[in-house]
Amino acid sequence: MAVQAILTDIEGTTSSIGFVYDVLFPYARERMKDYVQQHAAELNEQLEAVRLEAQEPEAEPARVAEILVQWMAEDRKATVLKDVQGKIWREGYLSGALQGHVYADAVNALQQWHAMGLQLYVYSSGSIEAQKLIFGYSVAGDLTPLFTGYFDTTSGAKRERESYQRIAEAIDKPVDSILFLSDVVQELDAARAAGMQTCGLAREGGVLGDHQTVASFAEVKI
Ligand SMILES: CSCCC(=O)C(=O)COP(=O)(O)O
Ligand SMILES: [Mg+2]
Repeated sequence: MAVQAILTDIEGTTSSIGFVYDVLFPYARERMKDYVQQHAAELNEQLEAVRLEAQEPEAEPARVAEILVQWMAEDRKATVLKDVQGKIWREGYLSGALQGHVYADAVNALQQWHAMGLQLYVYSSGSIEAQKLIFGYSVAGDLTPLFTGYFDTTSGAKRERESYQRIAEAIDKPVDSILFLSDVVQELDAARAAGMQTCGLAREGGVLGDHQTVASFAEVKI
């Protein structure tokens, strides 16, 4: 089936793992305590979600922040953690302290595919707000006009087949006309199990399982 839509991961695929782990995560970690305490009222829903998940119903905002920092150390992909991280990053992008890293080959290919009439979507563990920020305030300028839609863990975990089935339904195109790009073999396996086409990104070389694998977006075959 000809490709009609492309669904891409961010970390390790359009953007470097280093930017996420060495820039974004420390930025959020260093500001978590102050941010949660200063915005406790507007974060009421998120605080409750953390208390519920951590089974600490009485946790004060400072303790909730500690829990979130602990979850960051464990690299948990909890939706509420990603939500709060995105809000902290917003301040950094707006102030100019952060600029989203996107590989030049990814920028070029995304622009070409968009010009060809393909629909482009993002699927990341980062919140939809965080996805719009990394592409909206990117080193290549505002790339958000290229994308038709965004999916995060509210569609399900990235290693589960059902998440890709839900996303295909939302995209409303035949599942086998959607090409999923990722640097994680378990994500590619799950997307393929749902019926999507797959292409692995191995920027340091190598092969991701039995998936077609490339080192840059310039090599992705549509
Ligand atoms: C939206 S940039 C931040 C990415 C992030 O928080 C993360 O956990 C990486 O997730 P991905 O699914 O893009 O590997
Ligand atoms: Mg990734």
